[in-house]
Amino acid sequence: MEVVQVLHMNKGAGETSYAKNSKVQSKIISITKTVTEEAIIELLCKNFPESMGIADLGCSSGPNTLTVISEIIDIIYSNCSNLGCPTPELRICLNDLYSNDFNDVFGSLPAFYNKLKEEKGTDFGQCFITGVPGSFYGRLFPRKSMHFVHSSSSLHWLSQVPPGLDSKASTAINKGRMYISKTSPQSVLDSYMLQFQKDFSLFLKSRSDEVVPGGCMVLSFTGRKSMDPTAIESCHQWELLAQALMNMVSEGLIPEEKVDIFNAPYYGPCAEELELEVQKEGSFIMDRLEAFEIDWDGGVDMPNTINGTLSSGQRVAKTIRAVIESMLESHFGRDIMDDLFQRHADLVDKHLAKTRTKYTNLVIRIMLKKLPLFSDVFQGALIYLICQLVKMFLYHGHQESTASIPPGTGGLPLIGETLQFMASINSGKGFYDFVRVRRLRYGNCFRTKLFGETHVFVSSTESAKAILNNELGKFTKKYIRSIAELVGDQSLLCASHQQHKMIRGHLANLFSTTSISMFIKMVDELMVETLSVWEDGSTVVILDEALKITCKAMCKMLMSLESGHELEMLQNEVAQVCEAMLAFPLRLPWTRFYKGLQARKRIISILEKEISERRRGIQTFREDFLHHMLSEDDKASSDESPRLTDAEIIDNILTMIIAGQDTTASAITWMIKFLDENQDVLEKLRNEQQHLAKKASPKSCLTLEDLSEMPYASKVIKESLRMASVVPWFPRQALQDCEIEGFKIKRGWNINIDARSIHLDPMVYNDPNKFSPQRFDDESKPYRFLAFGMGGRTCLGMNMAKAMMLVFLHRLITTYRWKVIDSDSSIEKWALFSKLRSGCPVHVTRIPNDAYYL
Ligand code: HEM
Repeated sequence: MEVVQVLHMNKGAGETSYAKNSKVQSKIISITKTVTEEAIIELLCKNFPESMGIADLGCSSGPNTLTVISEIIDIIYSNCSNLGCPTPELRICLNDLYSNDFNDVFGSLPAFYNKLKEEKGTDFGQCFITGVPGSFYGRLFPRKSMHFVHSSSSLHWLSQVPPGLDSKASTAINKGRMYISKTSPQSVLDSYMLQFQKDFSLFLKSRSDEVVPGGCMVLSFTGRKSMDPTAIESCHQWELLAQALMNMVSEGLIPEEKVDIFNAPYYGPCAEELELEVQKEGSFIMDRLEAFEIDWDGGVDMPNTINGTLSSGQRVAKTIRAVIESMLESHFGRDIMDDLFQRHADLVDKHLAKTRTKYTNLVIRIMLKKLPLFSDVFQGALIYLICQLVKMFLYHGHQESTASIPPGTGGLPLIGETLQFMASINSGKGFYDFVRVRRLRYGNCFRTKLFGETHVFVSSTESAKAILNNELGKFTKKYIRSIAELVGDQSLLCASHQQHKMIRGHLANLFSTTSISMFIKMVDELMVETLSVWEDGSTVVILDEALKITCKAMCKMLMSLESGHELEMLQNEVAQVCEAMLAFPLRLPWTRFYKGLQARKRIISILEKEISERRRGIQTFREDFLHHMLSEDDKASSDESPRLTDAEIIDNILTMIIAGQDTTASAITWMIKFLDENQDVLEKLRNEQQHLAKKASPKSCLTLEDLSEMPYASKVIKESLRMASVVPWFPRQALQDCEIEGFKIKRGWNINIDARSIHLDPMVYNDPNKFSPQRFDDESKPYRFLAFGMGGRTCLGMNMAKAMMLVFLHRLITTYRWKVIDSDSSIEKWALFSKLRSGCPVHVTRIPNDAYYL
């Protein structure tokens, strides 16, 4: 069977036509619209092309074909209007196999052009629509001519039936089945998998030549959640059809051999396979991978000339028939088609009645971005090397067979899934994407291998409670090696259980109400000073400004460091340490990790010098945390707990700078972005803050009492922290064998509580992606809100962080109005804490007459 010749959707407008039976595919297109919009807006904002190449691969014929391009044109038109720029010239290429009904497509173009003119007027740029027949598993367009490539419901079709399984093969090895099934021999699975790898990499390679650097692809197709290609979710639709054929064989209507040698040119990949192929090919970055279930019942209004309403099974069968009839017909002949699909419909009905479920399939949607030019050469080479390694070991890292340990894969020998982990860190979605993809596949508890160690991720409030409470002392905190080395082994973050108790006792004394009150005054002064130099009408980057303030505040509170040069130096060194936190722990001079270690050394010498000068009485008295840690008569030492050593003091000062400045600055940045996106919340907040500002005397500093009169602002902060999950996971280590979520956890394994998934779980929070501070009107139940952790390791600086955020909000809102000018939500690469890559630039306008304080 030559797929190129026989695969096409049912032509015309008859009852079994694709035009009349493609509601499901239309639904998939509409679900993908938001991502298409996001991709196009980014293209327009970052790289405004005069002439824009757009391709729709596997466009088919019928109403969906022009829906896709009409949506794309709408997005471009409305965004160009918003940006005040002319629409680019559009070169739209509609692609499908040669046998597609292009006549039908072209026939509908005049009406389409007329509608375009009517709706968009004459100022809409030129739009050239062409048909490009051919297989997308090969080159279709000139080099670097495409900016945006779209494909929906097509890429699950392979370029051919895997060799050895097609009708030319000498023996039939997948007898009585037409796709992978539980009872298929391993060679069938291997053949399908290899064909998919070959095809998908060829697809990527071809697009890599055609798509401009920085261009983007949004692709959706059916796939599966499970790593196992024989999982029922991915095979059931083919099995029912094979069963219908076998029923006909048993009645002598078709020869058995005909069924035995028929195999579908189809493969529904899982997320991991896709990710791996993208990494192997190396020209694109997987910016997004999502999956959703789609019901194959096309709805009650599907065409039916026979009479009466159609059963669900009949509607499913019609939807499937419109897609695959051409292939079946070329092999089995036209005569049996009605009978076959009637039997298929009956089997689907029986299946639905038995399982009491819907007939669903998993649709995977990915957004791939072409690397920019520099990376094309450099990163591509690097990724190629890595991928050769991956290729060598692919599928050697097999699933462990013990059923009771958490699902997941050990990945490659030694390095496990470290490469995929690093690739996520290097993408705009941040390392959390690594977790998200696996959670999608394995559920609330999964296992992986990173940096040579087993890691389990859990994401339910029950597990969070059991682990964070740690009543039975089964868990201890443990960071990955790179983090542990950078913060130091005496740091509160890495200390052993006993040592942690002692150090935390010392440090907790420092965070008294008196020091928080002093801290609020100091942050307020810094904030007022910072705002006073912003120019009216200028653009400021919130992350940069927040970092300056939080760093100054932390350094002043910890060690009275105020001088511009020293402070700036320290800030740079701390930034380098933070950047190295997730790097591969290689000590070679050019590596990020090595640079981080060097920066740590320099910070240590600054602190050692400071401690030595204080000890020798060279410096004047300074009321700061360092002073209290050095003094003999602090509360902890009078309680006869041992004093902190210099190494403990140094590691923990560094820990507090890292734990306090980046986190708080990132949280502030997200908060400003969320507020800008939710003007109703901002308005309510503005009322609260202005009310407070009117009460206070101008020029006076904010106090702890003032902050307690900001209930709505406190909820805004909480909601921002929930949505942003600045610290997305909390690492622990199992000290003994135990059980979590019904899975066995072995002693020594790393257990990570996935706070971000809990924060965005619809079972925990209603409409979790909506920014809604009022959801905290009722005290949230324990272990649902984990922004500052819980239990014995709860954030020590929680009140300081909240204070900094409240002061920032109050001063900003009462002094300026702002508009975010880059809505990009990408996350900073290599950052331990979720940080907006754009830094959130805003255009600020001073509120007239300095109404409140300044
Ligand atoms: C919005 C800002 C902040 C967020 C979201 C945040 C979040 C967290 C979280 C989630 C933990 C617990 C991690 C775990 O259990 O594994 C933690 C621990 C910690 N945080 Fe914060 N933090 C913030 C600001 C601060 C500030 C300003 C300080 C100031 C000193 C600070 C100091 C610490 C320390 C010392 C720990 C370790 C506690 C321990 O292990 O006993 N944090 N933070």
